[in-house]
Amino acid sequence: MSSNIVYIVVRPTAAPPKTTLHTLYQLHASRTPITVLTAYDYPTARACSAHPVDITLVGDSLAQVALGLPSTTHLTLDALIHHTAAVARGTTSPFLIADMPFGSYHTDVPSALANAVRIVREGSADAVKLEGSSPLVRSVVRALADAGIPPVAHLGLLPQRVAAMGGYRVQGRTAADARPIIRDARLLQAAGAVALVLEAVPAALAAYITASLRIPTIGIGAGPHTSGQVLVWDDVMATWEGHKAKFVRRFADVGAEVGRGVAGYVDAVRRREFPGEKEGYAMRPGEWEKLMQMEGSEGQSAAYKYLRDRLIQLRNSPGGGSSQITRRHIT
Ligand SMILES: Nc1nc(=O)c2c([nH]1)NC[C@@H]1CN(c3ccc(C(=O)N[C@@H](CCC(=O)O)C(=O)O)cc3)CN21
Ligand SMILES: CC(C)C(=O)C(=O)O
Repeated sequence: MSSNIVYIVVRPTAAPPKTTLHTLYQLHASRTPITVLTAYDYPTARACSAHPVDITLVGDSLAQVALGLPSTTHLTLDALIHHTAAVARGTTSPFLIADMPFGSYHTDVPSALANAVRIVREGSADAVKLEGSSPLVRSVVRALADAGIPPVAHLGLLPQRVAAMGGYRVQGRTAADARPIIRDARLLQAAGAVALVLEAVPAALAAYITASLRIPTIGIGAGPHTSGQVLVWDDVMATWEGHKAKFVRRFADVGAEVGRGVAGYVDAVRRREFPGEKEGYAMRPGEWEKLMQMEGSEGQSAAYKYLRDRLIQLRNSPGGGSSQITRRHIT
């Protein structure tokens, strides 16, 4: 008698645990690059969770890449919350950060705090991100930290200030331009920022700031020496057909694949090749004949004429071979 009993231990494939600020600080401490990708809706959030990124960011690039608005300054708080809630429903493990839209933290601290509370309560974000380092922004950062809403800061190229900056321009290329960025980074950390996004700054400056801070830095166009990297979903997937910044790398060509899908569908419908037999429903056996009897000679002859015409048409069309109307239906 054989005693070769093989035990197979089936472990449920455990979902990765929820990424918290603590997890992010552990990654930072071990110098493991923090991966950040933007998402704007349920399916992109699911994709970010399936091969989990560390952080999913509902960036205000939402305005341009998902809503067709001319710049991030056109995004409303309601739209940001609407999309953040959809992203949250598709998010499992990633830490979820949402951008505070232009105007939602620019008037006074109490209204900024109230707006951030809405993003957390209605949008289910874990943290909020805000651009710049004016005294007001630093006061908002302090108030958010006090309220227990982790504030993520953002320096360098500030898209919400595109008009004031005279376009999307690399920042901190001269010593004189770099110093205020370094100073602001320290002030934001002191105010309670939990992380800092550095956008479109020289790699050396980003490396220096990263080394000067305790909190992790997340770079976009800031070289390889930041604590992590972020890119916009539509840039990574090549679904954004607008301007491609120098820092963008396309990791997939989803745009071309989507084009193939639409063209293939339209073509198949026009050729009557779609739907095929397997993509539809047949009547139960004998029911067609019964129906024709019930319909009587008048209905039958009208139906006969219609179906005969269709059959001829289908025979003459390229996709006619998979038609669901057969000679059975007209005899
Ligand atoms: N698709 C997309 N990707 C983004 O990264 C992005 C958005 N949209 N919308 C919101 C902001 C705007 N961002 C931008 C937009 C343009 C440049 C840009 O054109 N940069 C120039 C710099 C040229 C220079 O000063 O030398 C470049 O060519 O890289 C950079 C960041 C980043 N965000
Ligand atoms: C580019 C990232 C950092 C961003 O702020 C956005 O997506 O709006």
